[in-house]
Amino acid sequence: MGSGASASDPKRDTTEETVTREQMREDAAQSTSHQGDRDGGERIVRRDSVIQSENHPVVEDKPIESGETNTEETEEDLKQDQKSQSQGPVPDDASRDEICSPEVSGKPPSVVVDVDSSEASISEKEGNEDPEEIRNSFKTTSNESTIDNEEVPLAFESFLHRNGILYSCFCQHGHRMYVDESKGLVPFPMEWYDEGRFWEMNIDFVTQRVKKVMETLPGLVDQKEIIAALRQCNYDPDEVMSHLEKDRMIEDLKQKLHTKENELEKLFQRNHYLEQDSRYLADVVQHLNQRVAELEADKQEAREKIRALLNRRSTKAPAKLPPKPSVDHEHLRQVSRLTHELNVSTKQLGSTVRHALVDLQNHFQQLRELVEKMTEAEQHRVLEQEEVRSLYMKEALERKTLYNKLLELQGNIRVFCRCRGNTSSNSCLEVSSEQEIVVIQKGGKKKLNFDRVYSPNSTQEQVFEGTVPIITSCVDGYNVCILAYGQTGSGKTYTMMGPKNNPGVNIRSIRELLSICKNRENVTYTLKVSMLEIYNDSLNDLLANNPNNHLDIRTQGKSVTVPGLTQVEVKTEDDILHIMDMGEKNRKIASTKMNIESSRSHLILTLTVVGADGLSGVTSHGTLTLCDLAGSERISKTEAKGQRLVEAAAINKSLTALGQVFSALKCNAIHVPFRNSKLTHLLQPCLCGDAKACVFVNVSPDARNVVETLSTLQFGSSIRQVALGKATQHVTSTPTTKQDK
Ligand SMILES: Nc1ncnc2c1ncn2[C@@H]1O[C@H](COP(=O)(O)OP(=O)(O)OP(=O)(O)O)[C@@H](O)[C@H]1O
Repeated sequence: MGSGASASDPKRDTTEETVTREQMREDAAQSTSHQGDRDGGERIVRRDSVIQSENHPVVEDKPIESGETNTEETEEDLKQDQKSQSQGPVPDDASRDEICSPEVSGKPPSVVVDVDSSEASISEKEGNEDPEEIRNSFKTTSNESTIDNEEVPLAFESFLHRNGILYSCFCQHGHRMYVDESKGLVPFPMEWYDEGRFWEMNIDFVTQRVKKVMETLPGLVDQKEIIAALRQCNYDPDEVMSHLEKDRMIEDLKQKLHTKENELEKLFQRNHYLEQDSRYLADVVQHLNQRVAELEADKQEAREKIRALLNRRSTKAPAKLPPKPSVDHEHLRQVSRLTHELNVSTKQLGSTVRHALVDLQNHFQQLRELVEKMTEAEQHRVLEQEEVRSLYMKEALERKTLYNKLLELQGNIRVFCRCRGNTSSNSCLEVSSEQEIVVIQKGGKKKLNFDRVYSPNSTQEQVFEGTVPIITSCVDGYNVCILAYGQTGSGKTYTMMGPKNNPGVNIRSIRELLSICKNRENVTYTLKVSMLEIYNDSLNDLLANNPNNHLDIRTQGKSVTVPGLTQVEVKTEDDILHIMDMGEKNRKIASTKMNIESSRSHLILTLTVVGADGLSGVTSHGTLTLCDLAGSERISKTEAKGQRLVEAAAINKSLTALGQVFSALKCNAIHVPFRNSKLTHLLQPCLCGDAKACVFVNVSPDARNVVETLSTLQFGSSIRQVALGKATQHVTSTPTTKQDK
């Protein structure tokens, strides 16, 4: 707020009044907050009295509105204002005299204003300027204002120097001057700001008014604040009090408003809680109403039921109460005693049952443990059994292998015995084991041993399996021979050829050899089959178109061949069946008394197996000779006549020759009569030492044939002793070429 407010400009003052009053509090607060500044004096923004005249400043800048009722002093001021306007600056009334009267060292009276440090800048400015200019400017301003009738704001101040002299000062346009008795108006020196202070509290006029304000408003104790307020109001205490009163009222109202607002807030909060409670209570009431309605409904229902019961009771005749039974006390005591005994018995029984259950559980437990142990032992036993069995199998296999090797080394003929199924009730044979057969004759028993005995129940497969190890060796280049020897009708043809649906050794062995040859990838095999019969000591080629063509046997060293004999290569099983069919058709068969389809010739089926090993260059030559001999027969039994008799004679002759050969072989005779018959001649390569031979002795269990059976078995048993010598492999190496090398 500047100090240039004009006291004689009513409009301007009126406008500023509002500002002034609003800022009055600010000034007061500032004066309070800036205490402790220079000289420890008050620090109040200058809102000075405005003085019109140079030496007698009187006019205040307080605006007086028309019609406003003011204090006495204010009215005097108003009068003074009017005088000032009409007469120019003149000394004022008493109060004004009070202000202007010299209080210190006869110096002119003054309104004292404390100046803060901001005034120093003004003073600095003053210090640099020419005093004469400043003085003239004061005069000019004064004159101008007089001429223009415009009031130039001029602050009248008093400054108390520390030398004790009170100087009257004027401040206008930021320039401060003081009155020197000798020099007149002199610029306010800069250094004086540190040598004294502007002062107004020592003026009675001010102190009286401050006192008045404090008395009127006991709450106000801060004199500086009051002085600031007075200064704002041109030292009009009534106005100050009015303003302060208003402020206080405003503060009180504000305080009350704040309190009311707090109360209102609390009320709102409470209202909120009450609304919540109200809602909750409304819910409760609703729930209770529902419950009441339900209870009402229940009550109604109960009433109806009671009513219905009452109606029913009124319609029914009152039921007669059953007569009370007469109480027999003795009987009751007995019943009680019995009940007690029963209870005791029940308890005992319960206890017994519990004990029994415990025992039973223990037994069960023991049994369970035993069962577990037994199961474990059983598993252990099974494992052991399996182990023993496998060991046994291994042993048996090793034994067989060793046995076969032994036979190979010894060169013995292996002899298998096969019993035909018995057609009569009387049997003369007992198969006691796999190697032993018993012949029962006239109450006596004769045991005979063979490499293997096949009972009547043995199948074709089982019989074939026994020959497999020997048969398959022909693939490796051995000469193998299998003979079927026996009485007519004893099952030789069945064993060797067999029926079509259950073939014998012939077909099975060729099939087996085909399979083996097929599985050996590196060796190329060629299987060729020839089939001939020796009928009445002559050879017939059964695979030739004309089987009656005459064939001779040629011997070349150890080799025995039949030139011109038809050989047919076989590759598949169908080939085998086809060949067998051809041979069977051409064979001489006739019905005899002993056999409906009796073979009247010896059948010799020869399979040549040549294997060429592409890697080693080795070629093997093996032969498998399968011989189904014609049956020995007693003429008396077969009652053969004519051609059958001739045939029988030839058969028996050739079989006798075979026996002679075996006998010679058995006793290692120097001469073996192989050439006594065509049969033995042809079989010479198979029996002379480098072949493996196997003989089936077929026997009939019919007791009527016991003599022939025993004779056959004795023959077979005797040829087991025949030592053929070590079998040799027939292999030839193909000479290797330079390129191969
Ligand atoms: N193990 C057997 N199981 C069933 N039937 C058999 C058995 N052995 C032989 N037979 C039957 O007995 C009869 C005579 O058999 P087989 O013709 O094979 O005798 P054989 O010894 O060849 O006689 P032969 O010397 O007169 O030719 C045939 O009907 C044959 O089917």
